Amino acid sequence: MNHDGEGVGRVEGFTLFIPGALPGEKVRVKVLKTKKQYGYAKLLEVVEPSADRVAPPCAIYDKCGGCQLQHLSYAGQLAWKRQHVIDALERIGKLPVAGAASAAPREGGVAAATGAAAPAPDAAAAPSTDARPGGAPATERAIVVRPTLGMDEPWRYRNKAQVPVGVTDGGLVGGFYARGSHRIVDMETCLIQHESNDDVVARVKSIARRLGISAYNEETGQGLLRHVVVKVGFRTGEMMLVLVTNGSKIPHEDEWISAIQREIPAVVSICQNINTRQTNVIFGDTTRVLWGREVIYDYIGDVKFAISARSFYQVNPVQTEVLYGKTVEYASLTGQETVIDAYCGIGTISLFLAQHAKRVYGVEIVKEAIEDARVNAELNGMHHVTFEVGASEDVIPQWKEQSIEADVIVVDPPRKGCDPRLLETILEMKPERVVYVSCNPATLARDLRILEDGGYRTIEVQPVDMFPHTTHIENVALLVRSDTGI
Ligand SMILES: C[S@@+](CC[C@H](N)C(=O)[O-])C[C@H]1O[C@@H](n2cnc3c(N)ncnc32)[C@H](O)[C@@H]1O
Repeated sequence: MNHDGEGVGRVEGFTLFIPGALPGEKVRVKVLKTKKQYGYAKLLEVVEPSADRVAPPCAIYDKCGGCQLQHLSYAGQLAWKRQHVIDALERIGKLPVAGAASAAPREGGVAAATGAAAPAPDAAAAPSTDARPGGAPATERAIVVRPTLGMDEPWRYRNKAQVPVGVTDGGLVGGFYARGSHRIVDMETCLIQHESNDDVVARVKSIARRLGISAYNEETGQGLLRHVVVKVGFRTGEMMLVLVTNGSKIPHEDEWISAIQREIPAVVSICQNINTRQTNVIFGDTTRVLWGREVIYDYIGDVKFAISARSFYQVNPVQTEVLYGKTVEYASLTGQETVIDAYCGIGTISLFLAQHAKRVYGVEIVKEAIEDARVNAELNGMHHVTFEVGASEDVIPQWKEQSIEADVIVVDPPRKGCDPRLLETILEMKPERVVYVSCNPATLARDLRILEDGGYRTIEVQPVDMFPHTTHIENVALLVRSDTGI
């Protein structure tokens, strides 16, 4: 499978990409398009299925673009994600990865840690160039890639729904864009969405139909309701509803509010976001509270967060706790350390780390995110955390000039990875540990190579499944300065 989750098959040596086909399967396909070296094909029939093939539980899986891996067992997904990381480390980073046995979980791994089925053995996956018979590590320096930490219950994990609204012959619909198009298909339920979000979306659509609210038409730019956005705090149960509208006036506004209050008591905040631009960007610049609070609250671990209509918050809170827990474990804090959190967003990792550190500095490029981070620090009474707006590659060198010394630097960059100037600064600041949180194995592998060449050693990489049934892969990697002797 390639990184998009498409099966990669061969016909007499010619490569075909086949969405829906799994490794090890024999399939009958229709070739749709060919290039010189490869082509694309449509799956017609699975002649010999993989042992990992399962029936996708979602009725609209083949139409909706949201999930890509529902036809692969969950254990198979976790194994594929881990192998993908190993491949990136080896091929892009040219980094040695420990063989099967040495990469086995030290503390019980996926099965013990999450209750999910253990991933397929490495032997079943693409061979690692460093694997040795018997599973011995290739070299002493080989990186341990741990089994992907999956979910006990890998469904209904999303705390946020963003549902586009449109119009068909049958009236107002809200659901998802049909694969590869901008046609909105009505949807009753989404199996990776929290049930309460599904419920609120369904009720909002029905209230809108009852009140005769018009749906936005992307082509003409006419119609009012564009998106229904719903957020739920998994721990608090509090819900926020945001109506994204093409214009400021909502007809029957009072009736809307009383219907929602009556039908969905968990909603403590109803907001309107106004977006009159003809764009597929969901939100406009203006948000106002129609009723209730400006924020809902939720917890990750013991840290409390205020979530506003526009603030970024991780969408899978259960796995976020796992990811951040691993980040704290790798940071190995005793309470005496100074930690820098680069690309800190609303300060979630910073505040998590701050529970165990003497001082934390967070830096993030989006001003509003830093405002949220400061509110959240205050909310948790954490006065030893400093947040600054700016590019990590500009701000951290300034901190260095101010003689701020970090024992640990945590980075959590966007998909494109760390800016080279930041990596240079890390090498100059020489923290004992670097903890790299990544949503892109390719740029992770590239950056680990740079840090290794500059005097760091990657000890371990832990894939965490933040988005079951999709091809997204999150990792946290631990690097230590080579001269520490760890
Ligand atoms: C993957 S998110 C991580 C957010 C946060 N650590 C979390 O766990 O929620 C990456 C963040 O980096 C920010 N960002 C992008 N480029 C940046 C830069 N050059 N310097 C600082 N922050 C940046 C983005 O706005 C985004 O909030």
